[in-house]
Amino acid sequence: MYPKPIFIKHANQVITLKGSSQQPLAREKMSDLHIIEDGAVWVEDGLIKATGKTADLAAQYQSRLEEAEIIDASGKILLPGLVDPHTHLVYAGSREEEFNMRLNGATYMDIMNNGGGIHATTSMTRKASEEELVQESLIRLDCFLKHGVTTVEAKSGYGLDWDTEHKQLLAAKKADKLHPIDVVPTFMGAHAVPAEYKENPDAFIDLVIEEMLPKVAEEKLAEFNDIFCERGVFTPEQSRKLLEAGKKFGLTPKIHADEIEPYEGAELAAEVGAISADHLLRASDNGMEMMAEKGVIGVLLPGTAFFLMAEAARGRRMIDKGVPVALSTDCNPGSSPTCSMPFMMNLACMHMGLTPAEAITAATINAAHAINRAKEIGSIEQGKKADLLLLNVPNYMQMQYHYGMNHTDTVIKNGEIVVKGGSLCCQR
Ligand SMILES: N=CN[C@@H](CCC(=O)O)C(=O)O
Ligand SMILES: [Zn+2]
Repeated sequence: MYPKPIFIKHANQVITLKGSSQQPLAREKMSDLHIIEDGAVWVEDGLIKATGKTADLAAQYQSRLEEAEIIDASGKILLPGLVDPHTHLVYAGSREEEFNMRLNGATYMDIMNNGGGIHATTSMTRKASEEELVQESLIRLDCFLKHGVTTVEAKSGYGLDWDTEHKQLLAAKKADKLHPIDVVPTFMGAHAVPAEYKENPDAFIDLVIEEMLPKVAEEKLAEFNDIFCERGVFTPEQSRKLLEAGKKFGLTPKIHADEIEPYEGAELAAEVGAISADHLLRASDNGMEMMAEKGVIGVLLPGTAFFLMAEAARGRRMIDKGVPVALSTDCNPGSSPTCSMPFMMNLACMHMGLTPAEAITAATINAAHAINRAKEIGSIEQGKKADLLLLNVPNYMQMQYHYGMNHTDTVIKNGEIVVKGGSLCCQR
């Protein structure tokens, strides 16, 4: 049962991004937002039924205006609900002491190689119950929703053994059911080499391939298969083996690539036909060109570089070379403990050279493509899910200009108002 229809009228700008559901936007197409000034949207049965100028839609629906909830969006802008295509949503505990260590000179990899980092979260996540993981995830999802995000991808990877990976994927599934945000699951059994396999990472890759992938597929627990391809974690050869094996189980490859050091991860993403390569702080020009040729989406995580105090990925160069770029928080307890997609968009403009228009494309339709959801979400078009974000700014440039702020006024998810006046108003 859906609530009554919603008529949003007089938005200063409706940022539609229409016509981009077939393939991700690249190069100058990333700047084409297809804006309707003084725009309106009619929402019904969870879907966008019509978009256009306020005067035209008001005339079209004149006989039904009384039955609708009317939102006067004067002075505001309407965007597709934001999409976060790379999160580590489901985990236990937090790691603020590592933040302090890094501020005192330790590096992310030093901490991980000394049993902290991903290993620390793995040990806390192994001890947590499924229900505890669900509850922690729901709190994070509330935070995402308040920042205008209506769909998130969520990876496992803090188990590194089957029981815990399974528990994480089940928790993601439950969180998806209990929360208005849609949660799209990714299996990331190869997120780090567990202490038990420190001397023999190849044997761990074999274990993931032979024992975990078949169960993930059989229980339909994930759509994507991801790996941390990084010097000191998994090699490109091990990554290729795992991603190719996942394809045989119907899992689409994703890859954490070239985050800390150049390691030909971008090249590998193109070779295995990954839907996205993520991070890419140290991706080579050749890797970018190969990604552009194969249409691999570059999922950039500006918060990670910011929080690790590293040089940002070369987003401007990627776009100029034809890589379709998306943005994400990378929400995780170690390298990016945030749920703010708007801040990621600010950082992408300031540290990666994206324009405000490109940042919007990257956080909506291209992000939807990166999780294979562009036919349903990511733009404001007739027939798509009514996932909408009303922002308290008069034009889209001000979203980036007033940086570090949450401009969310109203969020509509599946045709239902879930955030009003910046506060959650949904049941869960
Ligand atoms: N780099 C690998 N994985 C995560 C960080 C995980 C963690 O530190 O807990 C990332 O994408 O940044
Ligand atoms: Zn990640």
